[in-house]
Amino acid sequence: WSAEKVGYDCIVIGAGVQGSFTAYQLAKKKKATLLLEQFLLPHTRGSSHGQTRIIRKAYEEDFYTHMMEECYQLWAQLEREAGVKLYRQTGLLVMGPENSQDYQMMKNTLQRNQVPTVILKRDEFSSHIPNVILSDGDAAFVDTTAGVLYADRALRTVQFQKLGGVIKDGQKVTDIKPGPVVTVSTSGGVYRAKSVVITAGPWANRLLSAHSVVRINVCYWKEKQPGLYNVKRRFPCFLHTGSKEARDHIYGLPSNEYPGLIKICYHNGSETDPDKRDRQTDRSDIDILRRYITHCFPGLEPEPAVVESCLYTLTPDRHFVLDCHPTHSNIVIGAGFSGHGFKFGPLIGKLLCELSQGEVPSYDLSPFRIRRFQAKMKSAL
Ligand SMILES: Cc1cc2nc3c(=O)[nH]c(=O)nc-3n(C[C@H](O)[C@H](O)[C@H](O)COP(=O)(O)OP(=O)(O)OC[C@H]3O[C@@H](n4cnc5c(N)ncnc54)[C@H](O)[C@@H]3O)c2cc1C
Ligand SMILES: O=C(O)[C@@H]1CCCC=N1
Repeated sequence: WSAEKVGYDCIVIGAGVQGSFTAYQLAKKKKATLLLEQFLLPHTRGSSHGQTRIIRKAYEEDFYTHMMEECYQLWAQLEREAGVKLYRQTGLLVMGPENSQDYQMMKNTLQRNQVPTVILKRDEFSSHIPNVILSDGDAAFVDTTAGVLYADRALRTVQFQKLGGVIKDGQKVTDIKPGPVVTVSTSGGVYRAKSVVITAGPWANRLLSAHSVVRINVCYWKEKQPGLYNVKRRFPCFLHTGSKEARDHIYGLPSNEYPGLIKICYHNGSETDPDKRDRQTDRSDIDILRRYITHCFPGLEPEPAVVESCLYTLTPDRHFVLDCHPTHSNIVIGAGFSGHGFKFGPLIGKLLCELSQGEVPSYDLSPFRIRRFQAKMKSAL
C-alpha cells in the first residue's frame, strides 16, 4: 500500500463513459484529477462496453431533447480534437401505436423543438423502410439527426486524451472518508482530494437502494440475405415504443459491426447482482424478441446468432441521478443512467465537473435530484 501525500483537486471513481468524461472535463479545466477503476481497462463488466450505441433527440421529455443539442456539439468537438470518427448519422425510425402516450409524446417533443423529423405515412412506409412490417394501428416517423455512436472507440478516445489527468485501473475503491479533504482507499493505495465524483454504474446501487440492476441480453440477428438491414444501405436505427409483443421498448441498430448481423434488444432484463451477472440465465427477453422479429422483421432468422451481455442501472422513474451527496456537498454522484445515458456522456461529464467544483450547473438539474428517492437512500457514507 502506498499513501500518496500529494492531494488531487478531484478523484473520480469508475471509468465507464460517465466517469471518463468527467475526468476529461476536469483535466481540461487544469484540475489535478485522478480516475480510479476497479478493473483493468478496457473491460466488459459494466454498462459502457460494446461497439455501438444510439444517439437521438427523440425523447418524451423536453429537457433531454434540449440537453441533446449540446451533446451533439460536444461529440463533434471530441471527434475534431482526437481526429477520430465517433458518430455516424443513420436516422432513428420510431414506431408505435399511433394513439399511445409514449409515441405521441416523442413525436410532439421533436416537433415542438423543431428537430428535423419525417412522418412516414402508412402507404409509403415500405418504400422508405423495406423488410420491416408496420403493425396494424402503428404509426412511424424518423428523427433524421439520430445515428450510431462508436462506443468502445469513444471510451478509448476520451480516456487517452493527453490532458494531464492520472488513470489508475485495477484499483477497487473500498472506503471513502468524507470531510473537507476526502480520503479514498483502494486495493492499491490511499488518495486524497478536495472533492470526489462517484460514477460507479451498477455498483452505485450499494449507495442507492432505489436502483435496480438488470442484465441485458445484447442480441445480434442474422440477415437471411446479407446486407438487407445494413448501415451502408441506409437502414436506420429504430425504436419501437409499444409493440404487441412487449411492455417495454424494443430497439435496434443497423448491421455494421458484425457482418450480416443486426443488433436488436429489449429495453429491460432480469434483476442481477453486478458481480454475479453470469449466473443470471433468464432468457424471457429473448423469447419476446424472437416473437417480435418473426412478426416485424421477415428478413431475419428469428434466433439470435450472437448474445453478449451488458448491465442497466435503473431508477424508479428512469431518469438519471446528478447531484451532490445530501450531507457531503463535495461528494458528487452520477448514477442511474437507466439504459439511455451513453449519448449524454460528454454533457454529464461537464455537469458532474461543475458540481464537483461548486459551480452553478449549466442546466436545471431538478429532474435528477438524489432526494427524490431520499426515503430509500442507504447510509453507506
Ligand atoms: C445493452 C445496452 C445498450 C445501451 N444502449 C444505449 C444506447 O443506445 N444509447 C445510449 O445513450 N445509452 C445506451 N445504453 C446506456 C449506457 O451505455 C449507460 O447509461 C452508460 O454506459 C452508463 O455508464 P456509467 O459510466 O454510469 O457506468 P459503467 O459503464 O458501468 O461504469 C462504472 C464503472 O465504475 C467502476 N466501478 C464500480 N465500482 C467501483 C469501485 N468500488 N472502485 C473502482 N471502480 C468502480 C466499474 O468497474 C465501471 O467501470 C445502453 C446500455 C446497455 C447495457
Ligand atoms: O438510449 C437509447 O437510445 C437506447 C434505445 C432506446 C432504449 C434504450 N437505449
